[in-house]
Amino acid sequence: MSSRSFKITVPATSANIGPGFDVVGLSLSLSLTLSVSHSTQSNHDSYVPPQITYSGEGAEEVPLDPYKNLTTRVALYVLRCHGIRLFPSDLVIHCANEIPFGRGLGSSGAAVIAGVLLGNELGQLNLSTERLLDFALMVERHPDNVTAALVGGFVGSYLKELDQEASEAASVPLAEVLPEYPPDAGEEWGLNPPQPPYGIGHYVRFSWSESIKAVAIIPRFELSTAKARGVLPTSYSRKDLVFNLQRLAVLTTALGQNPPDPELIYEAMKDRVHQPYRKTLIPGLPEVTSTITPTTHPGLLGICLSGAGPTILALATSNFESIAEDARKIFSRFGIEIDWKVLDVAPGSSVTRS
Ligand SMILES: Nc1ncnc2c1ncn2[C@@H]1O[C@H](COP(=O)(O)OP(=O)(O)OP(=O)(O)O)[C@@H](O)[C@H]1O
Ligand SMILES: N[C@@H](CCO)C(=O)O
Repeated sequence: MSSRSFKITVPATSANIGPGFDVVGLSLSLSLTLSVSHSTQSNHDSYVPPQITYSGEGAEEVPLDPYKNLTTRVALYVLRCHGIRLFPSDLVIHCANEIPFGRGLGSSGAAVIAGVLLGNELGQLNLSTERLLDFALMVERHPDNVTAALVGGFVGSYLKELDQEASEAASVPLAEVLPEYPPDAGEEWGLNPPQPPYGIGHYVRFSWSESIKAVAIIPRFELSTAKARGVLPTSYSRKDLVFNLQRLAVLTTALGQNPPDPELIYEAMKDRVHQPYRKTLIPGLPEVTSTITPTTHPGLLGICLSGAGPTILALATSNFESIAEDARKIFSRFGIEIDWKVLDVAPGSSVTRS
């Protein structure tokens, strides 16, 4: 029996980097890897349903049913949008995951990008990077994590304003984009999934100084992005918006300069749009970000919440251990245990065929 196999690798990401809420993302050197094989024969009488196995982060909680698992549901959505209703026969997927769930390191963004790439590869669809991003943005509606996970590096993105028809298509409830259950035997399944409008997301990659590493200080509890978005206000003062815009404009260039300037970057990584509201969900957050500074910890450039949290991201050129261990001491006063890792900026997603 003939078969195909390939491997998909998607990096972790940190979104926001302080003032860039829903705008900037950084790919990091932890990854989600899918090792995939399937039969190339399409004899429906001997159809063997998909089998998923998992190892690493999230292995105990992730659903292995392909109609419930986020990655395979996204893949099936991409396939159905191209007239392919079933996974290929004998599909076997092993996921090896280094990205902790619900910690602000882009685990869901990575799962969505892995799903889009899986659908593209299984259907041999040859979708462009821009089109892959359209599909990802139908599922994860803020572009910062998914764009950085797909293309890699330090990336800024925006969503295009869509005309009325396109914005209706893009605002279809996720349950319709990604139904959870397979059709009953013999039943046709929703023949018209909502197609993503073209060109939803646009991005640019900024320079990144190679001397900068990311210290991820990871509290041992999960915080779902939905909950962390739920505490944010729906409107902001002009003063707070200008505060963030001024800093973001400086930050996107400052992190590419050599040598990076800690005085410029520390202030440019402050935020008034999401962090002040999320401190209620992350005890110790303001204490860590205000106590660890370039003066107390030479080598530190800036410190912020990673994505929706609870991970703290410290950008630094040296002194990584003392930054992380001092953050540990502060968090422990609030009864929170942490793990920490020193990460590099990673390349974007890749697909390797064997
Ligand atoms: N590899 C994966 N496979 C399947 N589902 C996953 C995978 N990774 C994450 N998920 C799903 O995404 C959820 C976490 O998403 P959530 O958006 O809350 O956090 P996050 O993406 O880790 O953080 P952030 O968006 O702040 O960076 C998990 O609880 C799980 O349901
Ligand atoms: N920009 C998003 C990233 C989390 O996925 C947020 O902070 O809610």
